[in-house]
Amino acid sequence: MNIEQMRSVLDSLPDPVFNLSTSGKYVALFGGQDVRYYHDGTSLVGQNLYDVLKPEKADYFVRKINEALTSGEMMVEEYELSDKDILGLPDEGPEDPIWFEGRIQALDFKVDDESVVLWVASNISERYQLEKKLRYWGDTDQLTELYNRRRLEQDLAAHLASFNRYDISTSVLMLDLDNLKSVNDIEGHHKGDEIIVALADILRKQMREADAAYRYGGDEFVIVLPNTEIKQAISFAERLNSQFATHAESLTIGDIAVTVSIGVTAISADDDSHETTLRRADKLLYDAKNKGKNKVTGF
Ligand SMILES: Nc1nc2c(ncn2[C@@H]2O[C@H](COP(=O)(O)OP(=O)(O)OP(=O)(O)O)[C@@H](O)[C@H]2O)c(=O)[nH]1
Repeated sequence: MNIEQMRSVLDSLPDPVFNLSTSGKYVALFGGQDVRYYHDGTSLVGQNLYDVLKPEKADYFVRKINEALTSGEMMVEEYELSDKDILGLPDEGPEDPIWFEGRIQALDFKVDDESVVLWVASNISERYQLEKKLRYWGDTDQLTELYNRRRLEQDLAAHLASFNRYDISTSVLMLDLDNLKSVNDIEGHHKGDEIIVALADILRKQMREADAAYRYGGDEFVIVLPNTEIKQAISFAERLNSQFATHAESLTIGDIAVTVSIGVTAISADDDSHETTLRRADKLLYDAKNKGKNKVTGF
């Protein structure tokens, strides 16, 4: 293959292949022919990253170029680029960020006395968005869009570990709707769903930012309150209980009392796993039910 043919091969590459120098200069560009994903970038050649990008983004690229030159290994980096990264465009640009996978490799020659790398930029936005959706639904309950049980187990295990290490109190509330079965039987499943969603909305409204709510099972929920002593957690549970009672009146028809029973506990030094904490919260919830429902029991 002669030089011309080689050049034609390089120009036909679907992903853009940049040569970037240690100071951030666009030394050369090949490929980028897949017009579904890339604009023509030939005007970049000869410019510097700092002529085109906001300083923080340009700093990021120059840092990665230098890391690749120091290590000599191929580096793989995921990064986003959006209007807010481009000089001269407003921070709130109309377009969503584009996600790239950059493969960066030091080259063994210099251009104008500067070391250079090869930077292959592949648009991975579709894969990234799909992964983001999968991560979201992997952790989220479909009906309420609260976190699911899987996420609870993971978070509670982390809270237990930080309790053991830093002695930070974390309280746990287990909630169960009272008499939901009667609502389903009399008013239909759809009405039952509406009540589950209403409780989830109340939890979202009442929680602080650091708190998290989870749908544990059918009509059972868990709330985790980091940095919260049991006394404060019980007051919070009582507030939830009365908020829900007021709200539920408008949701139910006839004489079914849809209320909520709550068991409140805190992670303790005796808990050998997060399951022990959950079992204790469940037992307290059961006590609240036995005492006539619509109650908070804490320990
Ligand atoms: N509509 C609806 N109902 C659900 C859902 N998940 C569970 N349930 C119902 O919730 C009820 C839960 O059972 P229980 O807790 O024993 O019923 P309950 O009437 O609330 O009884 P108490 O808790 O003792 O007051 C069952 O009837 C389930 O069918 C759901 O996603 N939607």
